[in-house]
Amino acid sequence: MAPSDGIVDLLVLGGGTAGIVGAKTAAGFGARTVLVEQERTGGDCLWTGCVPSKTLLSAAAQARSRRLAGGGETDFFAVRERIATAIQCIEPVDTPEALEDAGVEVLSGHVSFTGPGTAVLNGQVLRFRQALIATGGEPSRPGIPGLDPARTVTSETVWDLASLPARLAIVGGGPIACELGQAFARLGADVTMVVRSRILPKETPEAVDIIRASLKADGVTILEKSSISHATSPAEGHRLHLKDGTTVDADTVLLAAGRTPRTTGIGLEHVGVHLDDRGRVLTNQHMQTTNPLIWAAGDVTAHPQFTHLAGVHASVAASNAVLGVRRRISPVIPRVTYTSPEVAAVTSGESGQLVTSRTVWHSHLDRAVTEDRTEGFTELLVGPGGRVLGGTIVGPRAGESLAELSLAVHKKLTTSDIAGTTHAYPTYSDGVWNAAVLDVRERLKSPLARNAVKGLATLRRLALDARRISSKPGTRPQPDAQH
Ligand SMILES: Cc1cc2nc3c(=O)[nH]c(=O)nc-3n(C[C@H](O)[C@H](O)[C@H](O)COP(=O)(O)OP(=O)(O)OC[C@H]3O[C@@H](n4cnc5c(N)ncnc54)[C@H](O)[C@@H]3O)c2cc1C
Ligand SMILES: NC(=O)c1ccc[n+]([C@@H]2O[C@H](COP(=O)([O-])OP(=O)(O)OC[C@H]3O[C@@H](n4cnc5c(N)ncnc54)[C@H](O)[C@@H]3O)[C@@H](O)[C@H]2O)c1
Repeated sequence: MAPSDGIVDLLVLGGGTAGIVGAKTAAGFGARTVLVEQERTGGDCLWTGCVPSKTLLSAAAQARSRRLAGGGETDFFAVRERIATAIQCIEPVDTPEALEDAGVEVLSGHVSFTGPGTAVLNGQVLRFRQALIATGGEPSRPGIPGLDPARTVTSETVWDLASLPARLAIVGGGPIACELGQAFARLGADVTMVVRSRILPKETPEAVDIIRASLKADGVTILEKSSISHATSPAEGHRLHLKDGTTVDADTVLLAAGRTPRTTGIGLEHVGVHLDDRGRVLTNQHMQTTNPLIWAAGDVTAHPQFTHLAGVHASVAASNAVLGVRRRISPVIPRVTYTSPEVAAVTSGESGQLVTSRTVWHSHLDRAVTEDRTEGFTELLVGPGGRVLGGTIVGPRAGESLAELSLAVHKKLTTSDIAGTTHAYPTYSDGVWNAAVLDVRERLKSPLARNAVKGLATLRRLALDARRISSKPGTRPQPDAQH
């Protein structure tokens, strides 16, 4: 059925994670849902983001182990093949066919709003009751005079490199720069990162110190608090001129300096959808834009740019749109940067409630000791009454240990809840357990808790003494009824 035959309940702009989850949610509720994708469904995460980058990191870790064991260099073509295989394996859940199976109509082309309740696609008018903007973002291109953009790569095009660059310069120091920088260095490239701020500006200084040391150990040169004034192009490659007068020579320059939301050319001005001062679609806690019949989710909004948030926020938006309910997005946000070691953190938006933090260094974590990976730590942020407000974990597979912490924050659990849960030994999750036990122990040192414990012990002693005195000499002690 052509979509212009009737009014669509929910028109979804974009077929990345946010669009796919939003469309499937709406169709699952029985809404007539049309998703329009201009390129290929699956979006950034599948094609150029999470999936290729995590596969690259895994291949690079193996390449490093092989090299350390005296094995040969890694074939870059084989790495590319491995990335393609991972994408192929995951792609089927994101295809137009999978969406159609879930009850979503999928159309191809660039869609834009033309007025309230109308949009245009390939010259055809689409009429809709409500819409979900899920158009994502694209790599920002910092204006560097003299740098030919056609000769640089971004997170969208780095996957097309035919061979491993001998010298790779990366502009930026966020998760993309750190993950790709470490991966390329481990594969054998000579990597230099030029970063305006410090690396990973959202992470704690203690976490960043560990990642910086790890990147350096892999041979990455990190130039922090550095600005590029201009670039020149020698016969081969690029020369970046820094404001301090030094230069960086590279065969390939990777631009990883943040992402820009895709909001131009989609007719937002015709539907009253407003942007913030950084060009991101403004939403409220229900993922509703400034037009109450238009919703938004994913990288096009002002929320942190993660696949899990894109999906969860799109689900909230679609439920609210189709069912007329008022679901709110959760303030609890987990994130993981997949460097080696990983940096995993969860925040609750309640930092004002912070009472203390408890840190267990992994030099005291038995699993880390047995694996000779003691560089990390587990830090719990603790609020009143031992409430777990968030935390940071740095270590191998820190992202897996983060799940427990995310649940604790989401469910408003206390350190006593975690301390009272038996954890298998020896695991990296012991770090979370030990930090919680540390907090409980410290809180037991308060005068009130100390007096209560002292009182209980005294009562117990008195009870035992009374029993001893009343029992006849020579009789065997009776087992305590309570045990
Ligand atoms: C290198 C890299 C690694 C990453 N790693 C991780 C990670 O490990 N974990 C994590 O959580 N996040 C990661 N991210 C972030 C994650 O990829 C994004 O947050 C997520 O993909 C955003 O999804 P989205 O649906 O909002 O946007 P997108 O995936 O960008 O999808 C938007 C879609 O809309 C389409 N579109 C745009 N305009 C129109 C239009 N007018 N008409 C029709 N279609 C349109 C686009 O073609 C695109 O397919 C990574 C990102 C990068 C770049
Ligand atoms: N593991 C993950 O979940 C993961 C991995 C990759 C990307 N992402 C998402 O993608 C988003 C974009 O990542 P990103 O790394 O591009 O951006 P970012 O916005 O997180 O970091 C940008 C970095 O580039 C630096 N920078 C900006 N302009 C610069 C310039 N002109 N010269 C030198 N340095 C400059 C900044 O100081 C900062 O360090 C992230 O915010 C993240 O949400 C997530």
